[in-house]
Amino acid sequence: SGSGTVTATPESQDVEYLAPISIGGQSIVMDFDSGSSDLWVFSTQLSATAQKGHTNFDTTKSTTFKTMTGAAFSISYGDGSGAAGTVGTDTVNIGGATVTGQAIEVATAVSSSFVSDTNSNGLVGLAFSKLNTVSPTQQKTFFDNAMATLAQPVFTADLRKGAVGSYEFGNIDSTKFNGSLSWAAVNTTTGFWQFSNSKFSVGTGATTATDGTQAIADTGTTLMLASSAIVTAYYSQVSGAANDASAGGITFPCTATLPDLNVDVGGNYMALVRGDDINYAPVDSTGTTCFGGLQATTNDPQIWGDIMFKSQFVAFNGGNNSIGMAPHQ
Ligand SMILES: O=C(CCCl)NNC1=[NH+]CCN1
Repeated sequence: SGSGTVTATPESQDVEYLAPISIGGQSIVMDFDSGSSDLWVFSTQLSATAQKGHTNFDTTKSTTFKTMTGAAFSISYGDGSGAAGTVGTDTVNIGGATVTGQAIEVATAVSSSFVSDTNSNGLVGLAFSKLNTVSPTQQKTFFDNAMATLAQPVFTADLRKGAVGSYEFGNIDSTKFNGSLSWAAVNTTTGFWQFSNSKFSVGTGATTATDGTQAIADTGTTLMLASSAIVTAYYSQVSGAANDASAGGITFPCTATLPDLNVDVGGNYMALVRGDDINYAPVDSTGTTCFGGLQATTNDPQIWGDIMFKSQFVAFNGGNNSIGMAPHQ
């Protein structure tokens, strides 16, 4: 109801951005993921090993939790991680925006990368409900459930490099971005916040057309995974850049000057991704070689993750299925 704002805190190296939610009165820090559509949480039903170091939702301690008899979930993500378990409903409050009867996916199994990431205790899926994995009856996302009672059917991501930002539901805070938002149509057929990317330019260079690729805005992915056309053109302007098998992608000398990348969003807005944000992190403690925040993917759509969000304030409009962007304030 109304609106809600929560602080988005980056994990080390900005691997993901975490924010607190309340489930049945239990406060739990979660990873907000605009690239998936399940709200699942670490629970006391996991093995003791899996629970170690995490905040584990305890359904027996919530007076409002209701089991969804016969329901189950099983999800796997683009990076190969995954979770599975049972389902119930409970009241979820995110910064004041509240949904009663929200499907809560109670993990009974999680992959190792989730176990070892003790800062995160589950995911809040914010893509379209058609991607939700609950069976036999697919469930709605928090945003889908909240929309009707939010002041506006929107949520925004204000993610910052190495600093706290925010997720906001029901309101667009115009003090957080420069100028006005540029809006692009979202292609909802895939269930992602997906839009067209028709051209790009590197630094002050010429604009190059892409062959009609698309991209998704995915807060749950750390890097910006773009087409090889974009990635090749970009790193051709970075001296010492090369594919580095031992690092698992393109690296460059940490002293390299990184140009800005301009990518078209929806055909009428060139989103600037700052070169500084494309310097993701050193590959080792010597600080000599740095790993690129822009990496290639053969996936279509492209997966534009947190590296893009660090340069662009993003608004997701579920009322008219559009995505708005502007440079951060
Ligand atoms: O799974 C994806 C990619 C969708 Cl194409 N993003 N969301 C996410 N959550 C955890 C790891 N990655």
